[in-house]
Amino acid sequence: MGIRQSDDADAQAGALHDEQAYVSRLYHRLDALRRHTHNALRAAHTQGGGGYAALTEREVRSDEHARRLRELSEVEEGLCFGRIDHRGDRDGDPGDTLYIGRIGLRDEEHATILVDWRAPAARPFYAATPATPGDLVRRRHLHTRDRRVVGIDDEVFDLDGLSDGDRRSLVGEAALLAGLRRGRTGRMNDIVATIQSEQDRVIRSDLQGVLVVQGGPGTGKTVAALHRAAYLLYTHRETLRRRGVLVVGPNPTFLRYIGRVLPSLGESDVVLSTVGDLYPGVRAGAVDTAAAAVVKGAASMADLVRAAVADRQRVPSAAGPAASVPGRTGPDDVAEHESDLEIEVDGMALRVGHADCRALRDRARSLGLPHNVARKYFVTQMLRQLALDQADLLDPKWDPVEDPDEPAYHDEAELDHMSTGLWQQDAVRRGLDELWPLLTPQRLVEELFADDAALARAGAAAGLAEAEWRTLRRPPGSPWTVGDIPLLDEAAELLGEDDTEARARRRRAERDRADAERYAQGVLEFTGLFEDGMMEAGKLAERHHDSGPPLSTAERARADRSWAYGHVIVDEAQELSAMAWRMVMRRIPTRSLTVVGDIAQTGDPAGARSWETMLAPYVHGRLHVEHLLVNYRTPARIMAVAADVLAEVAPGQSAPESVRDDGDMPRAVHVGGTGAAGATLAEALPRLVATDLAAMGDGRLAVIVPDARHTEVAALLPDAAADATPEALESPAAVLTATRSKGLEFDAVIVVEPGAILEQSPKGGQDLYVALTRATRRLTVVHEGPLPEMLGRMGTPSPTFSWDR
Ligand SMILES: Nc1ncnc2c1ncn2[C@@H]1O[C@H](COP(=O)(O)OP(=O)(O)OP(=O)(O)O)[C@@H](O)[C@H]1O
Repeated sequence: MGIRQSDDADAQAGALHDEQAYVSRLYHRLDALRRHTHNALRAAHTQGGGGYAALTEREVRSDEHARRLRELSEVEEGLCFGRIDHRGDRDGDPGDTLYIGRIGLRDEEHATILVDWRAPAARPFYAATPATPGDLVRRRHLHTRDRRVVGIDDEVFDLDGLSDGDRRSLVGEAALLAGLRRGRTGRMNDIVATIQSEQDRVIRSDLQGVLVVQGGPGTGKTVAALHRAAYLLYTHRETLRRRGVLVVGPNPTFLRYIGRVLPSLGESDVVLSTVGDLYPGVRAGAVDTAAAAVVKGAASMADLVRAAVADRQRVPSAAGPAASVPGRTGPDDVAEHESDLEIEVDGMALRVGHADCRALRDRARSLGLPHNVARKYFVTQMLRQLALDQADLLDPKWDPVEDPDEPAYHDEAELDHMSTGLWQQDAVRRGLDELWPLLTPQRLVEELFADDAALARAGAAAGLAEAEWRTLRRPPGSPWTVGDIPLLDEAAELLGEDDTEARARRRRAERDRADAERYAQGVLEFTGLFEDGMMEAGKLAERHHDSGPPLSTAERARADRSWAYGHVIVDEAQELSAMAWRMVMRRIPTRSLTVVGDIAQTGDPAGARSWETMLAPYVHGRLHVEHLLVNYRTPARIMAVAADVLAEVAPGQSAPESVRDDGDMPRAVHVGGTGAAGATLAEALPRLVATDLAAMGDGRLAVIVPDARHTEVAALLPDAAADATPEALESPAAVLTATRSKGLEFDAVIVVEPGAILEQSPKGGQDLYVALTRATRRLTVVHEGPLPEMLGRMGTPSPTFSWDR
């Protein structure tokens, strides 16, 4: 990089002084804008009278003032963090100087005094490199604490383009490295001040299409993806404010870890969710076995769910409904046991012939409607058949023996009336429910998994071997797992809702709403707010239409299973199964998607082995892949250890290059019987944790353990957070499994028994790679058993082992 340091102390002090003056002016302006907005908000609240139009206008204005006030108060820390100097022209006129900050500001004369980091004018601040500086002569990073400028870093691209004074005042230590050396707080911070050019490319990529960001651990994939969300919301405000942005992460702890980044960038219209939380109303609290996870994640589960739904559309059989007959292989196989439907009503045996039942079922299926919607047709037609039978019994209009060809005649209105009456009869409802029940996704999946015969039929239809469908078997009432959620979502699509009444209600509500929206549009045009794009007529109308408090886009989206988002970002995307992708893709019909992950870190047995294969069903080869190659988290000496593991477990993949090489040398500590540390794990671990915590000061530490030893190790460290709960991030030390540490980072990491992590699953090598790459400063590996060969670089500790290092 073109970082230059001048030794002219006076010139540097002068530069600092000048920048302080500019930054003070910015804060002064910020204060004035806050006061102004605050007063405007108060005025809007206190104004009274004026009828509906005035009320509406007032609400629009106060909404906008409140949003602006929130934005202005979020940006206090680090308001301005950079400056770029453009090259002057040939006539000797100086080039433009722009200051870059968290928001854009104008002075009283409307001249720009601060450029929003997402605006096109700020782009050179991130994109310029020594090789491609564009027309920049210098990029300057400003370090501020509270409102004071405490440091300046310069990168000079064209020394000749600077004035003499500027040349003398060049100062700096790389802003990036300073940022990276800060102790961890348990929460991810934004990186607006130090976005690197390869990350900038990711952040500012087009909204449309599928962007895959592939990069090793610590390459800033997550942080770049979050800045991309903020950039997209800024650049495509209209579309995305209405539809919202969804960020999918691997677990609640991770979501809490990243949760502050977007609010700190002033964005709140974003839904953060795990795959397990994407289905409203169901919480996944249990974990599948590895075998069940593989089966549930495979795309063939879509066929299984489809077959399970078809299996609930039955025809009567002698031994009860067809599906309860043992030994049957498919839902249509009824020939040997076929029977008529017979229901006793008021002492009369009403009957529908087997062939009629079958014809009606097939016709209902052929409508191509979801199960619960087609059920309405099936039930109506079956009731009519029963009503016909009942009418014949009550009032025979012809003699079937004398005139077998004479059609019966019954009055339509009378038949309707009888059908309605029959539907009130429990026996009729039960009989028809057995043939074509109203199903919720939860009921369908729960009853399927509790029924060997049903599983065998659906499994066979989906091409599953017995050993595979048997992994799904479980008692009714079992808690839901994350792997169940995409199956419920799939079932919800196939079952649909019989929403005739709800639709009629909605149609009425929509008519009223359209009236309100037309009116609101008029108000917006009248007030000029429409042209400013400050408020949509739809949102405004809704506010007056609904009785409750207005819901934000994010709140509405989160509660609605069928919500279509404007953009979706999937982080740690390598962990999503084929079924989870089906669920995510339903939420983004436009396929405007950012997929972030690292194939080399795939730990889920149902996760991805290649982006192309995993995404092929949805994007037909139209993937745009960006690679991030620099590791900002892990020092080179720790990364070298991890790279050895990667070379063993994923020989085709290469580890990213670390941007720095500082911190302590990683070490292995052998405990137990022959261990050089002369202590058992129970004695050694608390001491190692205490030593690391003392060395870290304020930082965070994680002990990463094999899954099977989590409880035992947590018991050895009573002061550490014992579980990977979101709250664990607040604790100085936490005990985690490798899976739960995914995406997180800590100043110090102690990996317990790497050999057992390696062996705990077919993806154990990837788990170990993840565990080793969580540290920003210190890595210790503690082992009772032999140190795995692939960690040979860490060597055997010397006999003079020291605890205090
Ligand atoms: N340009 C940058 N400036 C400052 N810090 C950065 C920059 N890029 C990344 N970082 C920091 O590097 C660390 C790793 O970033 P991040 O967690 O986004 O990486 P990742 O690629 O998602 O890693 P993993 O795959 O291991 O989860 C974070 O602390 C992040 O803030």
